Amino acid sequence: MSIPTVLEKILARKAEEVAARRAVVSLAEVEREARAADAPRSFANALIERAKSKQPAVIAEIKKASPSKGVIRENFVPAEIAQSYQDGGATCLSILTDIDFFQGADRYLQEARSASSLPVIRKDFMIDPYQIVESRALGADCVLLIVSALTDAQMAELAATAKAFNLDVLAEVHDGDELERALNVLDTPLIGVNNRNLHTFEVSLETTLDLLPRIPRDRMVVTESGILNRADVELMEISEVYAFLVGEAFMRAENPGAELGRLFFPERKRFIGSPDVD
Ligand SMILES: O=P(O)(O)OC[C@@H](O)[C@@H](O)c1c[nH]c2ccccc12
Repeated sequence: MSIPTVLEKILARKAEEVAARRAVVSLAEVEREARAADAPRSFANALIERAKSKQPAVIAEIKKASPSKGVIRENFVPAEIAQSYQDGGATCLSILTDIDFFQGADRYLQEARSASSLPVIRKDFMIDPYQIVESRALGADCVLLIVSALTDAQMAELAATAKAFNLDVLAEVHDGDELERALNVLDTPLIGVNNRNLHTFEVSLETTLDLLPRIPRDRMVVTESGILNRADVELMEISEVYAFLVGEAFMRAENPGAELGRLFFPERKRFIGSPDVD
């Protein structure tokens, strides 16, 4: 047997985690909570509307740590970061909830969403419809489906559950085969191209540029990971990619929202109402 990749380790642990959660709170109970949750905010539409005006549509990520980088941010207060992102011009928020590999938590999502009016995506490794329903119960407006982690049948089942609970879907791909599968199986308008290979953690922005010609015009490309400076942003904008998912570059800055402004809206000199979070 070959050595498991990082993604394979995460998925094996995730199956255990979901089984343990289901033993504590039944699917029927989570479904009741999901139906009672705060109404969903439109994640996909917010991005599409912003990008139509050729303005960067930024999904700003709240991430304490990652398997490749260790702890990224010590001063980690999700509610403050969420407000800072909103002031800095973010369109949506992404919150890592995976515990064991990203030091995330469900409550970080709840805290961030309560502190802002932006739509949020739950960033986790979805393998079971239970997690989709649970995401809505937590207040999420969108879920991530990582194509390399799923079979076509799993993708279809998770997407159907998302639709039943009014959640948007961001389909994440890393190569041409995954893109084909996503386009065939999922009708979501949001196609995320992860510039990071989740098996090896190598990052290359060429991943987005290479796949771009193969993505139909009626889908919206979200370039994910490894966007660190103005040159990276400009490279995407000249290629007519207007939607971005960015974590580390903001998380390492003292004031994450101000950094968002510097990276994506350099023509604005200052952000009114963006207090320091530190
Ligand atoms: O911190 P970065 O390089 O800006 O990347 C953000 C985001 O794209 C990354 O966290 C991510 C993309 N897809 C994922 C899937 C699972 C966990 C994390 C991710």
